Amino acid sequence: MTDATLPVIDISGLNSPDLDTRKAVAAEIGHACDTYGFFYVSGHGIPDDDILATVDAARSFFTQPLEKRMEIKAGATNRGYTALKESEHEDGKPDVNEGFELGFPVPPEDPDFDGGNPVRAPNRWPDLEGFREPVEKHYFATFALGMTILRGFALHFGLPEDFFTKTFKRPVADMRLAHYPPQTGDGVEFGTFDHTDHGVITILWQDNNGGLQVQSPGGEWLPAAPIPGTFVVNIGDLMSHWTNKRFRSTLHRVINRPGVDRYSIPFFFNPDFDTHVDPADIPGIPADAEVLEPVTSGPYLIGRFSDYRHSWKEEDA
Ligand SMILES: O=C(O)CCC(=O)C(=O)O
Ligand SMILES: [Fe+2]
Repeated sequence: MTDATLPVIDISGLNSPDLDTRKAVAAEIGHACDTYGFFYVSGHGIPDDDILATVDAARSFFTQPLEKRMEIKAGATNRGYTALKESEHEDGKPDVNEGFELGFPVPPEDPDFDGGNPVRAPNRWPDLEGFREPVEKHYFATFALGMTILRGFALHFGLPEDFFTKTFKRPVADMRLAHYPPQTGDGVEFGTFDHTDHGVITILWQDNNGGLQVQSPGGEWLPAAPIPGTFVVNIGDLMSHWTNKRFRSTLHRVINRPGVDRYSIPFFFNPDFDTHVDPADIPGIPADAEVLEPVTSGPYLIGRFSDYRHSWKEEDA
């Protein structure tokens, strides 16, 4: 696998009224997920100008003084500002990036939030003119793109087209504006250390600076170079589980480059909190394969966040 071979899939056909056209795109997506766990999408219909307006909003947020950013510091919810080196991985290395995160809108009187559910909380917006509108617009545009891709997954497995999307009524779907400052240390600085994503899919917009690397099946780190007009989509652990490991959840990382401020916008697309994720529901498992146990989406994700995020470990956060 090289970045040249990570497929670029034009997904516009998934919106065709013709079932065969939709199935043809679904087959390409299925092949990419079986083989790489990563693919680029083109033909998504999200205008460049809207994306650039979101990146401008991100830049205006991150260039504020730290104390302004900290006014909306995220606690034990993925809402608001996450500071540099907030995440730490197994070998103790921090991630050198900062972020602003928002989720599917939840009103303050939502019973889940009242009940203390940490992944269902109201968004926290900065007091910054011109910020919310483009960011929220990008959130819903990317959300719609995710739903389209999930229809493709369902078609690939011969399931009703709404098999996955029907579990996205009050989803745990978080978008992050990420800022990677220029590398400062002598050695390699990880913007995001080697990891797999936790959820169903991640849809990533990245700027032109590069830095994202994907591990090949042979263990080599290969660049997933920016391609104008595309998003990078990758399979997370929950989707890999749901498909009884037929879809690959692939290791990836970001290496900060000297002298460069990098911006990216990952969208972590996960279903409703109580979604029953049962591999036995998805046809096509070979008769001799062991079928994995079902899991419940929300508790599974919370377990994964708590593994490495400092703020999720602070009792009073
Ligand atoms: O910023 C990127 O390019 C990727 C970030 C990433 O992999 C993540 O946040 O899970
Ligand atoms: Fe990731």
